[in-house]
Amino acid sequence: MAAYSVQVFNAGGKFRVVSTKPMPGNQWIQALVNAGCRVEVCTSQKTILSVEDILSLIGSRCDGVIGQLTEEWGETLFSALKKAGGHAFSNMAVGYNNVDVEAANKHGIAVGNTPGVLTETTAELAAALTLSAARRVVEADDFMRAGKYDGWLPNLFVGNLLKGQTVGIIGAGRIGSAYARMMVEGFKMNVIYYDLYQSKFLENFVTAYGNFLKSQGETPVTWKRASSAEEVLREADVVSLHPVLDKTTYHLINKERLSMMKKEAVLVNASRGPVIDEVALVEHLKVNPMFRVGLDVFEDEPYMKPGLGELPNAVVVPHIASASKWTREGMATLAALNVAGKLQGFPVWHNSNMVLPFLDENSPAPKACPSIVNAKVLGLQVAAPVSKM
Ligand SMILES: NC(=O)C1=CN([C@@H]2O[C@H](COP(=O)(O)OP(=O)(O)OC[C@H]3O[C@@H](n4cnc5c(N)ncnc54)[C@H](O)[C@@H]3O)[C@@H](O)[C@H]2O)C=CC1
Ligand SMILES: O=C(O)C(=O)CO
Repeated sequence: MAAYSVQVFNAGGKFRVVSTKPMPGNQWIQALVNAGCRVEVCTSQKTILSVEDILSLIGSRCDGVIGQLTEEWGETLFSALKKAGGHAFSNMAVGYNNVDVEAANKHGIAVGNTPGVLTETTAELAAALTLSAARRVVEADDFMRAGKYDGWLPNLFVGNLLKGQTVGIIGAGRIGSAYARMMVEGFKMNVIYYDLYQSKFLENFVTAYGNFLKSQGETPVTWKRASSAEEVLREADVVSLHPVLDKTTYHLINKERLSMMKKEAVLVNASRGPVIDEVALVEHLKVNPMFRVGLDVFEDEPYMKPGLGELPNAVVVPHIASASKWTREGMATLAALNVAGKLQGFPVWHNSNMVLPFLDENSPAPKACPSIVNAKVLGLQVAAPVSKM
């Protein structure tokens, strides 16, 4: 990107903050302007900016940057930002596997992310992918549009019933737990989950809902905490992946683990593509036509591994799980408030799972950074919870 194009807000602002992409809504821009920032938004048509592109945006003087999950934030960019006088960065995403946090620590750069605001939006898309795959919606849609429908048939696009079946979650954090609740409440599925940590909230919720169903004379739903990912894969009829992407989850779903799954199982991934060995997945889908997947993310995004796009038992969408208006505007606002808060010397918010106070346009945001992933290492102060008088 030679001469980069930018849109400037509050040109006279004392802090210079760059956003590598235009973002939804105006609340995020207003938050930065209110903090005294000159905001420069890159308007290049290039979808994914390179390190060189971003270096040219940072220039010789830059206090903070809002970046995207498609960008490689490591030693080169963090050293350049430090050299330009900056100390605040935020991903417009809750996942930050594209960020070398060690490099940020080395240069004293705060790394923000945007948890909480995208939990239900992402879980809902995972549920949509579950149903689309289980009931072969996309195949049937293609069939109709191709004019092939010439009347009802007993065996036309027969799929999987979800009610009473077992839904497996690998990574029962914010989004994984929200997805589990949706599948329990919506389809009365039984839950089996695997996570490094126990999800007492999820267990208690399913127990209580099961007791309610029992009181209504219905079959109660159940939960089970698995001791391994393999246990989930063997027992579940539907498996949805919601872990972070790190070295422990890279290719977590590989050829061996795919072979453990039921032949007619549904696998959903709305976490990160590299959690699945996609080459192994394509082979598995080819030899198991009753096995179905719903994918929002891909190992070599934006590309799919060869063959995946031609498979009728794969539903594929372009990383849209967090794409609701409220969520995307909220992600932009949280990212902006991370940067604005750091530049103003605000403490870090005490609970990054409770971000709603930052999103209310009708009241001033708390004087805190919503979520800084390396706050402890940088020795940043944490704001005490406001006592409810
Ligand atoms: N497709 C999309 O548009 C979106 C994707 N995501 C992805 O979803 C991920 C999860 O987001 P949240 O639920 O908010 O994060 P979270 O941190 O609340 O949950 C992640 C869970 O993964 C678990 N985990 C970590 N390593 C594991 C392992 N080896 N095996 C099993 N579980 C493991 C953690 O203990 C944690 O409970 C993000 O890191 C991001 O990569 C998030 C939002 C949107
Ligand atoms: O927040 C994330 O991690 C995303 O993938 C954005 O959709």
